[in-house]
Amino acid sequence: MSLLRELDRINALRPLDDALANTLRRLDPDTPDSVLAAAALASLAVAQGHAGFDPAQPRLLVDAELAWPEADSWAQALAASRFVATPAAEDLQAEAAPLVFEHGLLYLRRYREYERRLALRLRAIAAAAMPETGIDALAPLFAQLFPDAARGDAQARAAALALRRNLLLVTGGPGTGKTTTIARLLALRIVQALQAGHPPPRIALAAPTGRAADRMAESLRRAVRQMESFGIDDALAALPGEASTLHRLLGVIPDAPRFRHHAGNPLPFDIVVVDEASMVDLPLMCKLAEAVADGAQLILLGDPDQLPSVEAGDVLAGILRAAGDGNTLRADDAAALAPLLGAAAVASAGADIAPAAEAAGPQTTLPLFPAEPARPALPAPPGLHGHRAHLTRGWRQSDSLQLAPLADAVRRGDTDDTLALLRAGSLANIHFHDGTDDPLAARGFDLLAHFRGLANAADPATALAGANRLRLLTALRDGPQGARGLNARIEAQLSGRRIGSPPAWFPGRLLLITENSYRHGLFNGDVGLCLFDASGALLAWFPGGSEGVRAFHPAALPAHESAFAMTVHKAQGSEFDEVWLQLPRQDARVLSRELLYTGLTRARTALHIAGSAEVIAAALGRHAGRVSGLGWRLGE
Ligand SMILES: Nc1ncnc2c1ncn2[C@@H]1O[C@H](COP(=O)(O)OP(=O)(O)OP(=O)(O)O)[C@@H](O)[C@H]1O
Repeated sequence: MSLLRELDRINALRPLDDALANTLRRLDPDTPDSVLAAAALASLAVAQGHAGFDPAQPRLLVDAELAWPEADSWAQALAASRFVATPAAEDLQAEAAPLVFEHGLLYLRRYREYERRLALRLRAIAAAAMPETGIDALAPLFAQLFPDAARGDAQARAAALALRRNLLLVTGGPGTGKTTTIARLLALRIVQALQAGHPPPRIALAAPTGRAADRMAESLRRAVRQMESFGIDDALAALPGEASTLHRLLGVIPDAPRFRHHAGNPLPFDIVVVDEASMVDLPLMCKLAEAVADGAQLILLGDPDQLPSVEAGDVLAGILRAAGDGNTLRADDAAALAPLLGAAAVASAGADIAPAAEAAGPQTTLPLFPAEPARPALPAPPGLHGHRAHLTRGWRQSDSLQLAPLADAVRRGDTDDTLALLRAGSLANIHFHDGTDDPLAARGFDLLAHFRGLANAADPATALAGANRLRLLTALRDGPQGARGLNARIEAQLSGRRIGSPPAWFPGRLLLITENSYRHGLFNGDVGLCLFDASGALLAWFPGGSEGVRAFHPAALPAHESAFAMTVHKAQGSEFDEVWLQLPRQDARVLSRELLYTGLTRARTALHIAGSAEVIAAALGRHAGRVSGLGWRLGE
């Protein structure tokens, strides 16, 4: 049986994937079956979050014992097909073919182009020169902001690098001070401009979701308050008080795939800071990078251990592969930043990292002293080395929740450590419900009472604040431990209606918006709740607006579902005081260490993990990694 038929037989393909293969067959009935199957798989790959399909690892996509072609002959058949372009260089636009085969990956042409354009733009942003002057003059303020700079403080290194690197990656787990560091480095850049007699740089703060943007702005305002005694009021006044979603920043044009801002109409900002970069997919990151004005600085913040974006890409992981571990400085940066970082600059200047290519330069002139052996030109630093600072020290007050040791064991995929920590029960406010598969029947924990309480809140703002106090997170969408089934059961219990009847409107119903609606100002991932208004009308309330809450008639809402239970994927970018993380009874492919890590790091004050040791072990043994060529394109 042909591979395409076999894939159909096991229902591995979506109708869209099949349609692509069938179109190619119609256009050329002699197209080999292996090429048709690969085309369908390249389409499926995007739906599963990969940038392309790797014929050497087909089981990453379809985990089945099929008659998979041998990788080399499959690659040869692809390269020989008239439907597959094989560009001569990674920078070149591929000729007009529906598929591109490059560096071992088969791409849908559009995704190869996103990847190529993103890499080009990131390299251009990274190469742009920063103002060389004013670093010495910043030393007193820098010492105030980062008293531990000379002792290797990674936050200080991140801030100092922002004065040298036009593309900057600041990474770290929750509470490692990414936002605090951003506030301080932005203050430094503003002071630098003011000291040079320039206007302050125009700064944009953005995040992939509204909730993440709100959290970013909130953390930034707190970090600004901490700087109020430093005598830099002018600079603090120039810091933005709000953050927007990436879509809003780029300017959505209703019903068009293009944004208002792009390379031809760049963003009017000198510095663009993007939080939760791990959630940004390939097309969006490409459009963002292209919309950043020439010479403007792009700063990406993110936690590399979190789940990758739901849509195609794993962009942050690709960029970070090219950026190294973020613990070293390039030699030229170390020299320039020595007035700020002192001894730490020397200590963290990586021996393997050569000065910038422009500083070393190819030797085109005769050596001054011919007797001295000519030294070979130093190679350019690999990829984006020297553009990343990785923060590891946790700064959160952890009296109430002792998350760090568990998050670390999960991040490492260490099953023994993870289970030992969970079973010992000695981490403050972490509770392991071993083998519990029904969160609504858990002993000593009354989820329904919490949800019922929301309906009795004094006003919508109080109810919305209460809603963020506790959330039920699931690994899966479907199945008995999935968000959908649990929502149906919770709705039934709260509304008194039968399970399976259409969702009812009742006070206290939590809602999750599942599409972007610019008309309503409601976006995918926004959470609201139903409550009566003063006149007794049942309305759906969401945060925002001049009053702090906005009301909508339930019948007029964009696509939505109940939000008592939410998948970890949907909860990315949000935090809740208390989290109940419900794992499925049986292992499932979407379970991974990144999913567990993302789920448990949503908790601020208490965490409950429910599931079996076997399922936890299976999840820890799996990576949510994605196939992508971005790291390679950026010179990993
Ligand atoms: N250098 C520091 N000295 C003292 N407190 C700090 C420092 N850095 C961060 N903090 C504190 O640690 C907490 C977390 O910081 P911050 O919000 O900046 O972390 P984050 O990495 O942005 O977190 P998240 O992952 O939630 O976005 C805050 O209360 C902040 O005030």
